[in-house]
Amino acid sequence: MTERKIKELIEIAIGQLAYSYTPYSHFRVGAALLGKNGMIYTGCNIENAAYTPTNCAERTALFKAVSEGVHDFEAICIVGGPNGRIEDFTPPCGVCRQVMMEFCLPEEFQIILAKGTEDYRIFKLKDFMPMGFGPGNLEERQEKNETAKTDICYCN
Ligand SMILES: O=c1ccn([C@H]2C[C@H](O)[C@@H](CO)O2)c(=O)[nH]1
Ligand SMILES: [Zn+2]
Repeated sequence: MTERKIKELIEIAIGQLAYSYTPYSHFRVGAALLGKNGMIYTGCNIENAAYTPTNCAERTALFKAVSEGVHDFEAICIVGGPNGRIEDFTPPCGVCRQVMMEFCLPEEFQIILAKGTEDYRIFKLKDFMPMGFGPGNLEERQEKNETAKTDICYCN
């Protein structure tokens, strides 16, 4: 990805902080998800008085895209901080990592954590989900191709 595209994603994710609905935690998060189709899907976190229905910024963006028929993604940029002041990197929570596993290739999908357009780190989904469980784990193994689906097997 070009540096220009990375900076664009960061700016769009920062723009989402204004829409973040966080009357309970006051921790605002914004996301910008880049589809392989070139489209950018935005997301913010949306909290709820019952707490558990809260949706993270990352899943908001992913679900918006999937609801439009888009299943192939290149990267996501995430920014966040208390009252929208970005003081640190905001890594995706475990639930969002698992949702990413459903649609994104762990070795390819890029997760950009940013504090600003000049301060960011790029990871792969694999970095956040070693030994992750995904759709491939549900596939029956081919009779002639009994390849392990995981890198390391601790079971024997
Ligand atoms: O990566 C993250 C981490 C947290 N949150 C939200 C959930 C909740 O609204 C608030 C505090 O956890 O931040 C996200 O949206 N994304
Ligand atoms: Zn999350």
